[in-house]
Amino acid sequence: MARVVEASAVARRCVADITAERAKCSFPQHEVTAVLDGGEDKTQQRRKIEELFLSDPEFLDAVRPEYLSHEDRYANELRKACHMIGKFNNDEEIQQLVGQMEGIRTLMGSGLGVALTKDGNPLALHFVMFLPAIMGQGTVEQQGEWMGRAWTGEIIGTYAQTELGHGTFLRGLETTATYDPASQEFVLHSPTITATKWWPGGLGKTASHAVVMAQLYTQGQCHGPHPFIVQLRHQDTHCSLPGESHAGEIGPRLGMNTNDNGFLRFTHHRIPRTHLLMKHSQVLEDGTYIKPHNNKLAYGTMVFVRVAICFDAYRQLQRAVTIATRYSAVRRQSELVPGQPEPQILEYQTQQYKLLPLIATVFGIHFSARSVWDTYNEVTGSMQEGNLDRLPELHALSCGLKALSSSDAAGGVETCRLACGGHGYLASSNLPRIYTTTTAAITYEGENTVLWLQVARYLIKSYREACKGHTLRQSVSYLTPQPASSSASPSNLSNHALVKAFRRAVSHLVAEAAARLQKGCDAGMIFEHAWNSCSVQLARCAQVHTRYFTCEKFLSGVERAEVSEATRGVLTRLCRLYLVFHITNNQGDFLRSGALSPQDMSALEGELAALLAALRPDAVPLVDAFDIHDRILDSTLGCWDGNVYHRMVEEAEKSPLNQKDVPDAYHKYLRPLMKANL
Ligand SMILES: CCCCCCCCCCCCCCCCCCCCCC(=O)SCCNC(=O)CCNC(=O)[C@H](O)C(C)(C)COP(=O)(O)OP(=O)(O)OC[C@H]1O[C@@H](n2cnc3c(N)ncnc32)[C@H](O)[C@@H]1OP(=O)(O)O
Ligand SMILES: Cc1cc2nc3c(=O)[nH]c(=O)nc-3n(C[C@H](O)[C@H](O)[C@H](O)COP(=O)(O)OP(=O)(O)OC[C@H]3O[C@@H](n4cnc5c(N)ncnc54)[C@H](O)[C@@H]3O)c2cc1C
Repeated sequence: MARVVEASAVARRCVADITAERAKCSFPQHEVTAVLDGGEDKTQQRRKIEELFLSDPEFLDAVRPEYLSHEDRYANELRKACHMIGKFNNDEEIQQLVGQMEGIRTLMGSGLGVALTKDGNPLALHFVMFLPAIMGQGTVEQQGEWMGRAWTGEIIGTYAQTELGHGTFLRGLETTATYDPASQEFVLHSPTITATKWWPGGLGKTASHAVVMAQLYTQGQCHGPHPFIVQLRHQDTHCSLPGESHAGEIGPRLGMNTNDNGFLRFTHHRIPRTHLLMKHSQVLEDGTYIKPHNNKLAYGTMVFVRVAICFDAYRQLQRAVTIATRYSAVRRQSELVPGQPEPQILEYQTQQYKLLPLIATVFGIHFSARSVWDTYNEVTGSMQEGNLDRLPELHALSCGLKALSSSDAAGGVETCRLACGGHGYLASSNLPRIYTTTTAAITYEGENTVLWLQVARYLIKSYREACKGHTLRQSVSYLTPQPASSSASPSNLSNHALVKAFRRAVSHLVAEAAARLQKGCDAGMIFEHAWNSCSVQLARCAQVHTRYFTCEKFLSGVERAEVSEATRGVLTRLCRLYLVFHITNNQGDFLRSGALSPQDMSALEGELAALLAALRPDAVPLVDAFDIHDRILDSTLGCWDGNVYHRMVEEAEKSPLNQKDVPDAYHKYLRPLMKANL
């Protein structure tokens, strides 16, 4: 890690401030790093991989991407993404470190991979969706045909589902794939302008192939959206296939501008029958349709990606809160006590309130994403054996955690930007780019409100089952109708008691929403209208339920961690802060359900202040324990050595506008104006 510090009084002061923070550390940092990495051996492995990639000059950028044209930015990131694969394919040491096949995907999606390609990796969709779609939706023969070529990069794919007219409502897709038994081909067609595929990452110029979701028609009947493998570009020339399909890029976005998100239209484009991914449903040569065991199996790729997004949200928030916390230790502003030296802004309780809960959130997402990932593997494992029983639970869990982690992370990154004052608005802080990347996850892979409503659907269904006396799945087993009972006594505000209070609050909210829904139906509304009229409340149930889930996973994760008492101490304080922060921020849910009393709330608010003070000395040591390399942070404000101001000035000097004292634009535009009256 670069720890070179320019010797000036200001630099010395900044370094002294951040060094003093490190001296306050109350726990062995390597233990926290290992908890997050999944073991000390994994930490060593990650560092070695980072070293191998970061020491490679090919990954250096000649200039900041913001100064490049749209096309040059794309080319620069594509260059690095391809070099990453080339390096992986040709280096046995790297392959051993990251693992042969899955490794390249993990590498691309890791903190390192995301940092090396700065504003969106043009190959992301290939690894995150195209390959998983073939794995999850293709037969063994289809996997044999496509996977090898896709892993090595001989073909590059994307996942083309969303259209101009429909993203959320998958059943509303307009692209058709009509089976023609005479030629044993499917004919792909975009019947209207709104049927144009729109948004898929890498579709613009990078992908040679796509998994296209289209309405399957055979023997005159529509069977809903199904996945098809479609070649888009010529294998040798990369030219679009003339006449039948037309792809391009959709133009600049808020962020992720080097992902070449694209559009695609089909004009009676023919593909072989065997290009329908047929693991779950098949079309036979004569056009007979064989149904899947569950018609939502075609949505399986999205379930995987929703889980993957939770890990990405975790990493993005980690980066942002590291930047803002280190900066807050170096930045001095105003006076706490008149006449006394300006304090580090981290001394202000309000600043601690911005940052410390976000540090806790990193751990909250970490423990719950691990848990959902385990559930994903268990459920998909039992699905291989034909058992689909837990699919609805997995769907609800992955929707809930994707929505919660992406909104927590995007909101958290924005809080970090604000916590850095004006300087957080500078591109060189890296906070703007982290924000625009993170906020996209609120929309893609299922817009969050829509996902909350899917969770609510599961909750209400489960609650109704519970009312009939049926046993529920583990993640919702607490949803039994409960009589309003007396609140927990102030002496019982242990962590477990607070988690229990969450359970009671959610049960109460769900019971209320279910009753309101029923009332609407009883008053003569059709179910769907009654549902819509309660949907604000329903989304709220889903949010509080998912928060409860993260609290529970955080607490059990800390209790189970194999660490020293000092480390368990700091993690327990963080977990406590997470619980108290979310309860005090949502008091109404707990008060009206009787889960907690106004006196409890007062006690918890007092405790919140004490927790901020107790965690304040460990703020910088905790973000240091995230162990993020300076190159991965890529921030003038967050660098390890704290030498913020010199770095900012150095970066500003590099602006192309500063390469000439008087820019050409002055002579062209400003001078004629300024001299007009002379
Ligand atoms: C160790 C860690 C390792 C980790 C690995 C490492 C990997 C590397 C990591 C990489 C880092 C990442 C970085 C990212 C980079 C950028 C990527 C950008 C990608 C962006 C791609 C996209 O953006 S791509 C398009 C996504 N576009 C949607 O996301 C549409 C949403 N829209 C719907 O998804 C449906 O439209 C919607 C609403 C369900 C209604 O669907 P619908 O109308 O058909 O259904 P209904 O509402 O009628 O019914 C509902 C009934 O369906 C059941 N159900 C519904 N879905 C189900 C399902 N999936 N599975 C099972 N069951 C399901 C449900 O449980 C109900 O069941 P029930 O009836 O029993 O209650
Ligand atoms: C950066 C980025 C990358 C993407 N990459 C891909 C990709 O690789 N492949 C791909 O296929 N797609 C991709 N997408 C598309 C993405 O999946 C969709 O934009 C997303 O699913 C939301 O759908 P929509 O745009 O139709 O939003 P809309 O559904 O039109 O949402 C607009 C508003 O309507 C509300 N709304 C809609 N339906 C309901 C409902 N039933 N109940 C309540 N409220 C509702 C939403 O909450 C939202 O507030 C990408 C999008 C982005 C931004």
